[in-house]
Amino acid sequence: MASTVDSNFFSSVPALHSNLGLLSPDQIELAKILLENGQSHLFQQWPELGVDDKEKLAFFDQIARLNSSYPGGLAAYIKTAKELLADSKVGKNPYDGFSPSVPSGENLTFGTDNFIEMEKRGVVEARNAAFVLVAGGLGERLGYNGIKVALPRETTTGTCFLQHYIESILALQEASNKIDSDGSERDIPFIIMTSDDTHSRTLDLLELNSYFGMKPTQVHLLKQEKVACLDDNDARLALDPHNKYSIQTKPHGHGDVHSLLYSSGLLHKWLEAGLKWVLFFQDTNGLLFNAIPASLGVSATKQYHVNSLAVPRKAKEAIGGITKLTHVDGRSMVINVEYNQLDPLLRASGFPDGDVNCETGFSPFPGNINQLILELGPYKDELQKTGGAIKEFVNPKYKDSTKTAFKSSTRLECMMQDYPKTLPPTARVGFTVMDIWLAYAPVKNNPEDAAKVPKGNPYHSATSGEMAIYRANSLILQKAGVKVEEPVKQVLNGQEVEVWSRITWKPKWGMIFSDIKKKVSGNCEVSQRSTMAIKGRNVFIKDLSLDGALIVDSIDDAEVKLGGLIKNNGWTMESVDYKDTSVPEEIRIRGFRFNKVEQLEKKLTQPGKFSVED
Ligand SMILES: O=c1ccn([C@@H]2O[C@H](COP(=O)(O)OP(=O)(O)O[C@H]3OC[C@@H](O)[C@H](O)[C@H]3O)[C@@H](O)[C@H]2O)c(=O)[nH]1
Ligand SMILES: [Mg+2]
Repeated sequence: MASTVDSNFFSSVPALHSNLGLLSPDQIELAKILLENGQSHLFQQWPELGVDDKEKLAFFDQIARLNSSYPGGLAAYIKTAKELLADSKVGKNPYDGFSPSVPSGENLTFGTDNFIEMEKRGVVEARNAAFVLVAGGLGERLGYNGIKVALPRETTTGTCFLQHYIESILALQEASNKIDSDGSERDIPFIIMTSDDTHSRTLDLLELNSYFGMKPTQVHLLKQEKVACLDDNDARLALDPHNKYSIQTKPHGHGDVHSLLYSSGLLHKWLEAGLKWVLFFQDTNGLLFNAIPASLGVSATKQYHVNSLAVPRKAKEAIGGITKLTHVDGRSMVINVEYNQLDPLLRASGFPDGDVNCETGFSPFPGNINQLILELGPYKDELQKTGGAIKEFVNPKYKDSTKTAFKSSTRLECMMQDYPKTLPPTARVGFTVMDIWLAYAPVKNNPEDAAKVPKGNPYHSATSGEMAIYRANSLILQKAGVKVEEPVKQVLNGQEVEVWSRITWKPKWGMIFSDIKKKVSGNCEVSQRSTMAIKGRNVFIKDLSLDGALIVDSIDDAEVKLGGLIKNNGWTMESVDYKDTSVPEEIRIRGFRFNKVEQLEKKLTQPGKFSVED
């Protein structure tokens, strides 16, 4: 029962006052927080005690969740919201006082001695790392109905992104454990941040596939909660238009990963276990693991507390620009400026043309691919201070120029790459730039929008994402000495792409360039119309001439040599229109499918030495 003090406190809100008898002491505390923070409107339509009581309690369940899942609780959320909304109303530039310039970072070119060294160093470090995939986003721009990590990374083998990520981590784990001489086997932890939109489907995908070979104990799912929507500049929480006992909520952004990791207790556990690195990555970059070993090597060599992976960026491309920001007071930081903010920031600070390419044909600002490598110790220390809270922003769509009303409710958001914003100037914050063909090909845009991307800019579609895998693998094999025929140009779903030989391999076949080079020898050639899928570990390519389709699957104890002339009718590519709903969604968004006319397929399930020739 409410005490007299409480009664007095609540008497100004009669609709709530008359319901106090329903509430537990904890719920009364929450009600107080709401009233103290200007939220009495939430109770305006509440009927007297005895009516809708179950719904009223459900309302407080939601309030309790919103309060506990945000660092500092709802009071902090509302306070920050008021401040940010006031700034937004007066048009305050979030970069006020800062001037942008082009930062300098590490440049890595695939195949150079330095690159090969960095890769080897990265493999050594891999067993000291934990991997964190942020996969709570809906992928609204892609519009795919399922979860994005379940999409095939490529359709030659049909391996989905999640499987590829897990197999890559396992391959790194094995290689790294082998190098370390202390004999202990370490399992690399793999964390997936989900949300209500993705959680159960991510868990189902893992369970239906036995975690793709990873130990279930190695995988942790952390679910992010949505945050309360805001109706006006006073940060009044928005009620669901269809349910007066429910607050409208929206995603808070990938920045939640830091507070979730902090509150999970995992960071402490990892430190105790001797881990040193945390690697963050996003849901659909099929090339990412080409870049991981070398960039981890850079982090270790340069002793970076923060290392962001970057690629050359085309002006106006929807990827953030890594920027050096120098404040009038002298302090400076190297930080991502998000793609929608780069152009206005540049225009406001002495770059009248804004976000444009320079003489290289690229933006002078490296493009952030949001793959961050953090050193665990300093990371944990910092989170201890901040509780994992990340600098937030608000992006309300106003009804008119008075900026007093919103078109629809808004909310605070945060981004994981804003983590360095609170770091002291002594922190070693760097970035590593790699080739686009090697490191970045996300699947973010639906076919219609991709076809409208300005010529020369990347499409970031399912079509370009898959073609990028074949191009990267072809280029890597070319650099290893294989004559892979040049690509042809083709228009698929309205996008002109280069179609290279459809070459794929399992991560355990070759994680780093020096390993791949050991698997290839003699005079090898692969024609453009060919398909080659290597699914075994000990598969060696020697004096192979491939003109057709070749699929090889073998157990680890089978050593397989591929050689001689292998020629067959192969797999042809057929165009598919993305509007053709008779074709499964994950295929039609690519604009093509394979017609498997003829192939040489070998499956080796017994130990021994084998030779595959036609
Ligand atoms: O609330 C969220 C939102 C997003 N995410 C995840 O965060 C990742 C990135 O989300 P989006 O694809 O929407 O990100 P964007 O394309 O808008 O920009 C992001 O990637 C490209 C970089 O250059 C940008 O700097 C970065 O913000 C995805 O893996 C998504 O699942 C969450 O886990 N939770
Ligand atoms: Mg987004």
